[in-house]
Amino acid sequence: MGKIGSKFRSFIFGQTEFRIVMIGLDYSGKTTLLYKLKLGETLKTIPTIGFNVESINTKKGGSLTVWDIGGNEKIRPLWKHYFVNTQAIIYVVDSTDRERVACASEVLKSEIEKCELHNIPLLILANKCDLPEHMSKEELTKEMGLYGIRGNIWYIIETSAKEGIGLEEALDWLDSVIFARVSSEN
Ligand SMILES: Nc1nc2c(ncn2[C@@H]2O[C@H](COP(=O)(O)OP(=O)(O)OP(=O)(O)O)[C@@H](O)[C@H]2O)c(=O)[nH]1
Ligand SMILES: [Mg+2]
Repeated sequence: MGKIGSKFRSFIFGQTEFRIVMIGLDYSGKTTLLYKLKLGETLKTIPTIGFNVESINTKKGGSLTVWDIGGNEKIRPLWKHYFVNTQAIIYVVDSTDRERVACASEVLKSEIEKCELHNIPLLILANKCDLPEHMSKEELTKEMGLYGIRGNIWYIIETSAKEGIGLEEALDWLDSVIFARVSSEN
């Protein structure tokens, strides 16, 4: 959507800038995803201590301010400070990490409970799907017990931050879900 479309949406819905928080275990690929979305490039990353933040325009005229928060166990207790006024959460999972799939599930569910995130749309990215040993989204859904999540609108997409697979679908989903909520509130 071009400038006119964007202005039209802004006129109709008011807000067109949205806050998104991206969390997930360390090494799942959050920072790689952020910069692939922002720059279209695969950057070499180091573990994030703190956060990175970038503004990303969607095709439909929204502007998503995406906060990528470090996933190391020691800094996970800080995630809760970033959830204020968040319109959606992206939860990134390393779909090749079978050893930590239960941990990824537990961390997600406990964050939803502790921080009362039941109302917030949740996009799960089964990342690293370019690697042959990756779990499919169906397998990950089962292994993580995602059908047990109550309250949140959630959706899962297989992505590769490295190859850029699934990223357009991810932005489209966020755009549609957020605008649908904003328009229903107006
Ligand atoms: N093959 C492949 N490797 C990936 C992909 N996404 C990320 N990686 C690699 O996974 C490693 C971790 O990526 P990061 O983006 O730093 O992970 P992170 O989730 O930001 O980690 P923390 O900042 O510690 O929470 C890096 O070596 C990336 O190059 C992907 O889609 N495919
Ligand atoms: Mg990082």
